Amino acid sequence: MAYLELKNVYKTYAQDDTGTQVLSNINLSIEEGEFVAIVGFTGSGKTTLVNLINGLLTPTRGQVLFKGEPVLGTSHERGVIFQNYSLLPWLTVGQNVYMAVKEAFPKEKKSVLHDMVNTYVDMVGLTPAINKRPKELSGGMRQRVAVARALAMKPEMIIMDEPLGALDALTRGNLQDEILNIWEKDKRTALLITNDVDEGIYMADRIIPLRPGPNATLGPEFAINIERPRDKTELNDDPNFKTTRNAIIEYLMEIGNERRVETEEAYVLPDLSPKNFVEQF
Ligand SMILES: Nc1ncnc2c1ncn2[C@@H]1O[C@H](COP(=O)(O)OP(=O)(O)OP(=O)(O)O)[C@@H](O)[C@H]1O
Repeated sequence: MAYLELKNVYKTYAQDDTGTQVLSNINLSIEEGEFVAIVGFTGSGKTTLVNLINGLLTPTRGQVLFKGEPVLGTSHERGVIFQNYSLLPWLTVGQNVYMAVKEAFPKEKKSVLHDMVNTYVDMVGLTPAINKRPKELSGGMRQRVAVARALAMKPEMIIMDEPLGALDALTRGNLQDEILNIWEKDKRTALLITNDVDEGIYMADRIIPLRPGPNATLGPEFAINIERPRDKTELNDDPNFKTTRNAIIEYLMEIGNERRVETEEAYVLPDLSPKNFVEQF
């Protein structure tokens, strides 16, 4: 039995019969302990897919199963790190993380919860800012709090919706490593949604492209057969990395071009000119 399974999933945001079908015939199967990355174009339906898996949305057709059971709502077992950090503005960094661990572990002693907060805030390098409120932090720092908050709840499955996009290269690299450490050490299952192919190759066991929408569907998967732990600096010289990267980018460019042709065909501008128009050139 797959750990997470999507079977023939369709999603339409329908106000009426003309609603656009965002996702179409999505089939995905992730085994326990796997790290899977989905790469997709902007607006293709990545967040919709995350929300279906998280239980914030229900499919129009098809099934989302977690450990064999239908997903009927959100659960602490599946922790999401969203693209847009949503911190409570009146709470400090420490209090934001504390709220989350208290909710995830209601029976745990206060001192244990405090230790958890300190560990995860330290992990994202924010100990000096632990008493600051979100308005006193940069965007990147807020995103790091959101990462700490999600990981501190120790979800069995970590779902990441482009969580590191707004960060500088150094912070991004450090957090990629921290997420990988936690995934490996605590034997979690992870799904990363990203538009960065290199990030996907560095982190995942498999990369699956999400074809552009409407009617976005998953493309063929690319297995990443590069031994772990992976070294970013050595990766660029790894022939396996180069071949995999080229194959994925080639595929993405191909489907991107297909989309451009479709778009060009779809919009034909009317042949108009204003009344009494005099050509001057
Ligand atoms: N609640 C909603 N109601 C109607 N349409 C929606 C809703 N949410 C998303 N959409 C539409 O669904 C499509 C996919 O949106 P989604 O946010 O899932 O894409 P995405 O790949 O995450 O985008 P981005 O890369 O910009 O974050 C878009 O065309 C969007 O306008």
